[in-house]
Order: sequence, then structure tokens, then C-alpha cells
Amino acid sequence: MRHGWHAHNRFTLLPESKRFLPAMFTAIEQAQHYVFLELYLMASGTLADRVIDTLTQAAQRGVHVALLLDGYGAMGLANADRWRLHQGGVALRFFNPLGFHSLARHLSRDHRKMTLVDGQMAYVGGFGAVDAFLNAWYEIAVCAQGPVVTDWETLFRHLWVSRMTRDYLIDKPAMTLPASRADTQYPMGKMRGRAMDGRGYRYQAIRRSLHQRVDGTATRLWLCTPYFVPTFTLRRRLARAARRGVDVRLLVPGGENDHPGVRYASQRFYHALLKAGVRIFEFQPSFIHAKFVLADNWSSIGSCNFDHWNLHWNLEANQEVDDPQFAKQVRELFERNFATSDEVDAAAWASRPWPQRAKEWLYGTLDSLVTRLK
Ligand SMILES: O=P(O)(O)OC[C@H](O)CO
Repeated sequence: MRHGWHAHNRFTLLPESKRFLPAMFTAIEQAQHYVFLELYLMASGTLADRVIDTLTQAAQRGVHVALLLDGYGAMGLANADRWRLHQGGVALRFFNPLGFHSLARHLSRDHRKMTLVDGQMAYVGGFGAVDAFLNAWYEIAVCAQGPVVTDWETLFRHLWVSRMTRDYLIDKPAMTLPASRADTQYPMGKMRGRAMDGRGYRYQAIRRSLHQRVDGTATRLWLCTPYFVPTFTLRRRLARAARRGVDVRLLVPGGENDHPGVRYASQRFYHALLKAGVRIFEFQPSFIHAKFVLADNWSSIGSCNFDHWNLHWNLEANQEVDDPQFAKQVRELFERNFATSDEVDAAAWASRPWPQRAKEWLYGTLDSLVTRLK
């Protein structure tokens, strides 16, 4: 897809599920024509029940509802719930279900998260339909309105009919999606934005976009990711930016996280980054699962953890915004989160105890092995 910038959008930053979940549910409840929902994670539970009820109610009133789930990420969705969706009139498809394929094919996952309504709005973020997003994990989303919504629809429509997706009823062809109601000329606001995607090592626009921003930023580069296991080139770029005087900060999980091994693997990079002048903040209130970046007036919010794994294997999609007012909101959000984080002190880190170092080595070695999988 061509990643063109569109002017005249409106972007609403929705920090935390208490803001983005009600907004998304209301948008689906008010849908008149179609709802396209694409998720990596969906597992049976309270939130999935709410999603299923809302989608089936929309379908019952004549709205076209298409749900595209990753075949691995949705393994926790019970058969009964899949049946409820199907019976309720929701067209359900899975990206790359597990089967007799090569390892490389299994590793390619649809990690994107988007909710598209009537061609009028696109909700994009790091969310999934699992109960952790109700109140345990810290997550954010952005609501896009305006011409950029067309590109979000294009992303969804392409994958819906991809040869990598299968219908819930295996022998059934994909439901033909209704004609788009998005309008590329529709002026909703004054903000520039583009839908940015990546398809692992096959198509790396999302990686290139971040690299360009890291290299070109003049003031700050603040990056939040739950899994900070970046490539060597990204680490080198971050260090280089810090050395030339850019305010480079990382916001990463503290003790609350869902994969402690990944945290140890990421901590093995702290020493070199701290030495280069990068500031590292470990979030304390809960597990921070959000993925967002700020560089001058540019920000990017979405599915991409900017780790080696995501960039090499997954389908990813982020909303990029180039707007000073929106950047100010993102900056204030970062600042609120830095205030509830512990900053890693370089001197204290240099004298951390050996069991910590041993874990960094162990999980770092495992991470290096995993990243060599092809
Ligand atoms: O892949 P993410 O970033 O959506 O996170 C998923 C969680 O790691 C599941 O444990």
C-alpha cells in the first residue's frame, strides 16, 4: 500500500481502556452500514462477551460486520464463542491458522489492531479482546476521522481476501465486503496523518519510517514499548541521537509485566544506552502494553512493539500523526507516565547484582537464538 499523508483529519488520543473501550463500543452501536474489526488477541471472557454481544446486535440490525482474527492470537476464543459470532451474523475469518505449514509461515502473524466503522472512523492501538485490557494493562488508542480512514479500510479489505486468511467455515468464501463509504476528500479537521503498515521482512515501511524519524528528530525521541528487544540498527540510531543532544527516552514495563524473560532480555541493552545518554523509565502502576512514539511533532500509535520479532515476522499497523497540537497531547501523556515510573540510574545500574546479570545473559542468549529463526 502507498503510505500517503492526508491532510484534514481529526485524531483523538484515547489513553487507557476506560476511554477507548466505551468510545469503540458506542461507535459500533451507532454503526449504520458496516463494522470491520481486526485483532491479534481475542480470548473468551468478559470483554470478549461484550464484543460478541455488540457485534451480533449490530449484525442483527442489518449492519455488515466482519471480524478478522489472527489464527494463533485467537486460540483462546472458545468454539462456543466462534459459533455465537457466526450464528449472530458476524462474518468471521482467521489469518494464517495453524496447520501443516513451514515454521516461517507459522511465525507470520497478524498483529494489527483496528476497529473501522462506516468509513467514518478508525480506532487504532495495541488493544485486544482479552480481559487484561479491562483494567489490568495500561493501553492507549487513537480515533482517526477524515480522509486517512480510507487507507485503514484498504488495509483491512486486502487482508480479508488474502490467500493467508480462512473463513470460520473452512469451505466458505470470504463475505464480499460492502462498498466503501469512506471519502478521501472529507475534511474532518486540520491534522496530517497516514496509516503506516509493515509486513515483516517482506515489507518494512514501518521500520523505515521510525528510523527516519530517529535520525531526523531535532528535540526529542520518546518511545514506549512493552517489549524492548530492538534490532541492532535501532539501538545504534537511538544511541546516536542521544549523543547528538536529542532528548531520547524509553518508557518500558517495570516489575509488572507478562513476560519477565523478555524484560531481562531488554535490560541487557540498558548499560550501552544509558552510557550514550538515553534515559530509561520503568512504568510502575501496572503492566504498560501501549506502543507509541514521539519525535518532534510526529507521533505514531498502534500495534508495533518496534522489537526485532514484530518487525521481522508480523503484520503491523500504526497511525502516524504530524501535528503540533496532537504531539503536545502525546508529550503530556508521556510526561504523566514518566512521573509514575522509576528512572533507571546509570551508576546504580552499573553495580547491579550478579543474579540480575545472569538473567540478562540467559534470556538475552535465548532472544538472540530466537531472532535467528528463519
Ligand atoms: O503481542 P502484543 O504486543 O499484542 O502482546 C501480546 C501479549 O504479549 C500476550 O502475552
